[in-house]
Formats: sequence, C-alpha cells, structure tokens
Amino acid sequence: MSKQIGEVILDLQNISLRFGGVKALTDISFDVREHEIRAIIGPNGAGKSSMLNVINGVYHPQEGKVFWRGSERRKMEPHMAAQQNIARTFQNIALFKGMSVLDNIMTGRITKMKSTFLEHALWFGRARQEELEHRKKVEEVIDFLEIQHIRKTPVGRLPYGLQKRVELGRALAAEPKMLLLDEPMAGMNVEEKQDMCRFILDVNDQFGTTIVLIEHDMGVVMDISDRVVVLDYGKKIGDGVPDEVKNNEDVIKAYLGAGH
Ligand SMILES: Nc1ncnc2c1ncn2[C@@H]1O[C@H](COP(=O)(O)OP(=O)(O)OP(=O)(O)O)[C@@H](O)[C@H]1O
Repeated sequence: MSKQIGEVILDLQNISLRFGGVKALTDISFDVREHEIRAIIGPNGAGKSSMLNVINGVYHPQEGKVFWRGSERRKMEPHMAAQQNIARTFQNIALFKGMSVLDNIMTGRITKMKSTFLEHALWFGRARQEELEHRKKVEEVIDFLEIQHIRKTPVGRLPYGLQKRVELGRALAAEPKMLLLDEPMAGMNVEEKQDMCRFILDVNDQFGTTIVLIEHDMGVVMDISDRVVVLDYGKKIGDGVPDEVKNNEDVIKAYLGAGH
C-alpha cells in the first residue's frame, strides 16, 4: 500500500504544560503531516491526553508554540478546533445515552449549522433546507460505518464496541480534516478492535483525514500508524516510524519499567 503523506499541518514546538506543581508535558516537539496516522503512546500518566488537549485547544501550554498550517496559533479555544476542522473522540464515551444513534451523530453537525434558533424551531426556509443536507451527510456516515440496522436505537442500549463506533460517527459527521482519537479501542474485544482498525484505516484512506491517536494496544499502533511519538513522564523519549520506535532502547526500558 503506498499512500501520499503531505506537508506538515500541525507543528508543536517545545511545549511545556504544568498543573500547579505537576509537570504534565516538558519541552515536547513533534509534527503531524497531512494524511498520516500519527500515534501518541506511553505508559499511564505519560501526558498523552494532555497532549491531545493542547492540540484541541482545551489546555493552554505555559511554554511552546503551536503552528497550524504554517501560522502560529495565538490563543485557541475548543470551539476554534471545530472551525479549524479538528474533531475528537474521548477516552470515556461522551454520547447522549437516551438519544438514538441518528440523533447522536446529528449533534456532530452542530458547528456546521448556519440558520438561527428561531428558524430551526419553526423548521422554516433555510433551516429546512439545511436540515435535509445535514441528514444526508449523517446518512452517509451511517452507511460508511455499517450501522444502518441500529440507526433508531438509543445509544445506551448498544454494546460498548458499537457505542465507540457511534462516537466515531459523530466526529466524522463534522467532516474533520484532522481527527483526534483518545483510546478508540480501549475495552474492546478482538473482533471489535479489528472492526475499529478497519474503519480508522478507511477514514484515513477514503476521506484523506489526518488522524492523531492515543492507543495502548501496541499491536494495533504498530500496524496502523505511519509514525509514532512516545512520551514518558511528560517527556518525549522516541519518535519515528514503527520499526524505529520498536527498537528504541529508551522506549523498551520505559515499557518494561511500566510492566508492559
Ligand atoms: N486537569 C488536570 N489537573 C491536574 N493534573 C492533571 C490534569 N490533567 C492531567 N494531569 C496530570 O498530568 C499528568 C499526565 O496526565 P495525562 O492524563 O495527560 O496522561 P496519559 O498519558 O493520558 O495517561 P493515561 O494513559 O492514564 O490516560 C498526570 O500526572 C496527571 O495526573
């Protein structure tokens, strides 16, 4: 399989993030290229989720610079991530459990809605046209993820693996250019993991979406990632293609030390 990796779209330079006395990230630099699958790995507490939250604009690092498509991001708020076409999923599923699969995925379109609340309430003119377009996009996502049979089911009634797939669907509904996945396969059985791997690869391949993912399953990470960055105690200890990272002494030590 040969795929075209593009230019650097996200460049993190010397990022340090502290919470009071806790150094979550110390002087971390790495970049993400267009169309690649970039994994962030490391033992528990290494700083992976914090890094994703910096990318997303939820956390503001005390030091360092973030460049998005060559321009420095001064101040970034989470809603700006959506405007920059960055979507994410969470470590713990954050869906509306009582709502159907369809409605949950529809919430992924919110940042794309232009009509006013009143127009929506009256289902009037522009709102009506807009809703039909959003529905079309949502149906495409549902087809893509092969979840037609559960489109009306309340999410809370679904098995865990399918809930994770719906969460991916909601992120995809926003048509992101970059997708941040926080442990997309945590708690899944082997079959569910295989399905999720296939969908991640298909999203990357068919939509050209750049993917940054945190994942603990090393087999999965090494199989699907183009490049891997390794954190340990908030510091970067490795960075490269899977084969380089696998043979990196510091990485091996960190994982042995952590009992992996
Ligand atoms: N909001 C916060 N307030 C205080 N400390 C935090 C906060 N978020 C993270 N930390 C601390 O920062 C460090 C890195 O945490 P982080 O959750 O980023 O690690 P992680 O690699 O994602 O861990 P895990 O694999 O267990 O999810 C930890 O020591 C954690 O306790």
